[in-house]
Parts: sequence; structure tokens; C-alpha cells
Amino acid sequence: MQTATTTTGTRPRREPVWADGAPVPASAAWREGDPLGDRQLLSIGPLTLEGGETLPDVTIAYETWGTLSPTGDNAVLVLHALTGDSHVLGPAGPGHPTAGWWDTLVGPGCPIDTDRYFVVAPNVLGGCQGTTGPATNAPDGRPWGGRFPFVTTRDQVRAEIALADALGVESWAFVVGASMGGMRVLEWAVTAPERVRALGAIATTAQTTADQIAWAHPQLEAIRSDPGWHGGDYYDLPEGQGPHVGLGIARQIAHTTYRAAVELDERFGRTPQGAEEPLGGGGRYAVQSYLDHHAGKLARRFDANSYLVLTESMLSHDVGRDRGGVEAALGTVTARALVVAVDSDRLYLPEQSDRVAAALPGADGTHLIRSDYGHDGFLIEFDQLGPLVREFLG
Ligand SMILES: CC(=O)SCCNC(=O)CCNC(=O)[C@H](O)C(C)(C)COP(=O)(O)OP(=O)(O)OC[C@H]1O[C@@H](n2cnc3c(N)ncnc32)[C@H](O)[C@@H]1OP(=O)(O)O
Ligand SMILES: N[C@@H](CCO)C(=O)O
Repeated sequence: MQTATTTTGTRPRREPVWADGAPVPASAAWREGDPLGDRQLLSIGPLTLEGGETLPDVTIAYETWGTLSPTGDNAVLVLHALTGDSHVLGPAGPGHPTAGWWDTLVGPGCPIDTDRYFVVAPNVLGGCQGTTGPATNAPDGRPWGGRFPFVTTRDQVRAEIALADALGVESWAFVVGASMGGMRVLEWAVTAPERVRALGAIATTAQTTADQIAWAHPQLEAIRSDPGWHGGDYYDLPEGQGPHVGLGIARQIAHTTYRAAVELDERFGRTPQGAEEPLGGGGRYAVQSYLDHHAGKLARRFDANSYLVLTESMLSHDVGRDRGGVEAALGTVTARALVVAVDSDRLYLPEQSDRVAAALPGADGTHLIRSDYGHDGFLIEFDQLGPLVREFLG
């Protein structure tokens, strides 16, 4: 975040404020009464979680494109990553903080052709774009906030299975997602192999590694140590008083892992940001300003509690837990499988995709995307990802 500089003694002290000085909402979660946009809401009733707690009344927000065929054989499930949502394609607008995040891959004539497929994209359980999450009201009429229970990848998939049941989709022609979305893809294929005919696991892992847990840890700490977090109960605070600084710092840590070191060096080098003076003058390098920008953008469109809940669900992810290990679990998958990695991804390493591809009976190895951009390559390198998906779907 950009910083206001005050002087204490001889050294400037940096106080985080937001780049353009405009107040940041305590939470940018979608709340009941906000514009629906293109999303639909489905109540799936109570959901008992792996941890034993029951969410009494779960709503799933989702979007669809295309038409379900009479035999129901053309349904595709698209699962978003950490800060994505159901808005896979379509403009930003009322109810939608961002334009479609995969509109190069999904749409009429696209590799996932909505003239051919019925495409469904839910917002994940614990998210903040309409599906039940910490910003949703609990039965007492107040937001769940810090009381929202721990949810696992498996809980999230069980909620999505209830959505499939309600939509009349007995089996998916393709279940696809990247990063956190790819975790749910793999979990779907192990939990309900008979319902996944093909899968696309992109820039993801079968179990979250110590390195990924390590990167996530200071992100969780940044939010929880923000005085504006208030134990997760900040929804009634006025603008500017929520946990946006902690959320922004979490995003900065995460965003750095989403890009490659070489890209950052080549793009920004040691250049100061504009006329700012980073050498003792309290100013920033351009790369710091870049991270501030992404921190501010996320804090204006996301909910800090959802960031915590979803990050912790990723830490829970292990398709092999209580199933005899990763290889045994993935060995039960019957789907044809497309496994894709980004060669410069320093968060979800290509070796982790290799492990997935080796264990999935329906995979033909890892397809490697050549990219300078690191993990975010799955959002950027459409020229490579598009043909892979098009060819796979035939
Ligand atoms: C799957 C999903 O679910 S994710 C949902 C969508 N994803 C996100 O929102 C993630 C956050 N965004 C991103 O990671 C990236 O923007 C991507 C992956 C979507 C696109 O990557 P790129 O095209 O390489 O964008 P890049 O990382 O360079 O960011 C560009 C932004 O940085 C800004 N920027 C670049 N340099 C600087 C700088 N020195 N100082 C301040 N801002 C800067 C640009 O002005 C631009 O701003 P804008 O996005 O508000 O127009
Ligand atoms: N940019 C992606 C990366 C995480 O996979 C997101 O924010 O969800």
C-alpha cells in the first residue's frame, strides 16, 4: 500500500494508507439486497462439515451459460481460484466486481464453447460473492464473521455436488479449474468418480505442500493481526476501518508468489516509482507501487474473512487424506484427464502436476505452458491454454 510519511527522529516512518486516499469498505462481500448481476442463488439446505459442525442453510451462488442437452450430457463445471468467483465471463458491472476471469477460455466459439456446452460456475463455499460465507447472515441475523466454521476442500465439493443434483446434472462432461479451483477438480474426481467424465487440473496440486502452507501463514497472520479485523466481526464498521491493511498485505505476499522473479526483475528492475525517492526518502520502488496497486484492488473487491476461510480450506487440501495417500486416491479416478502446469510457477511447481499426472489413470502426462509470468500464467497464457483445452475436448 502507498504510505503516508511522517518523520520520527531522523528516519521517515511509513504509515499504511490506500493509494488514492479513498476510503476502503470494511468488506467488499456481496450481501443480500445487493444487485444479483448474472448470478442465481440456490438454497441447498443444511450442510454438515467434515469438522462436525453444521451450516444450517447453505446458499450457492452460480452462473450458467449455454443450454443443458436433453440427455444432460453436455454440462461443464468451472471452478474458480482463491479470489475468483462465478463470473467466468461477462463484463464487470452491478453485482460483479470484475469482468469475467476466463472469458478467453469460455464463451461462444471458445475452447469451452457455450454453443455446445452448458457451463456452470459456482462461487465457492466460504466465498464472498453470494455463496454462504463469513459475510452471510447466521440464523441470529448477524453476519457469521469470526464464527464461520472451518471448511475443507471436501466440504466445498460436497456443496457443489448438491448444486449438481439440483441442476439435474448426473455427470459432468468436464470439470476444470486452476490453483484452488484445480484442488476442487481433483477432489470432485476422487469423491464422485462416476460423475466426472473428464477433468482439467491446471497449475494445482493433489495435496498442499509445506512450502504452500508456509507462504499462506504470514497472509493469515497479516489479516488476523490487523486491529481492524476485530476477531472477524467488522461488517458494521464504517469505510476505512476494516481489515483492509491486513488483507492488502496478504495479497502482496500472495501476488509475489503468483508472478516469477525474472518477470519482476525484467519489468521493474530497481526503478523508482515515478518521482518517488526510495533511497531514504520514504518513496517506493516501482515494484512496491505495483504490489500496492494489487493490494488496493483486492481490498476493494474482496472480504478478509473469506480470504482466511478459503486460504485455510486450501491448507486442508489433500486428496489422499484418509484414503491411503495421494496415489491410491487418484488411482480411483476414472475421468480422462488434462493436467497442465506453468513452467515458471514457483508456488504450484510443475513437479506437483507431474505427480498428479502420474497417478491419474486417464492422464497423458503434464502439459507444460511456457511462460514468464509464473502461476498467473493460467490467467494470461490463453494462446497456449486455449489450444490445449480445445484439443482435449475434441
Ligand atoms: C481465477 C481467478 O479466479 S482470479 C480472479 C481474477 N484475478 C485477479 O484479479 C488476480 C489479480 N490480477 C492479476 O493477478 C493480474 O492482473 C492478471 C493475472 C489478471 C493479469 O495479469 P497482467 O495482465 O500481467 O496484469 P498485471 O499484473 O501487470 O497488473 C496490471 C495492473 O498493474 C498496474 N501497474 C503496473 N505497474 C504499476 C506500478 N508501477 N504501480 C502501480 N500500478 C502498476 C497496471 O496499471 C494495471 O492496473 P489495472 O489492472 O488496475 O488496470
Ligand atoms: N490470481 C489468482 C491466483 C490464485 O490462484 C487469484 O487471485 O485467485
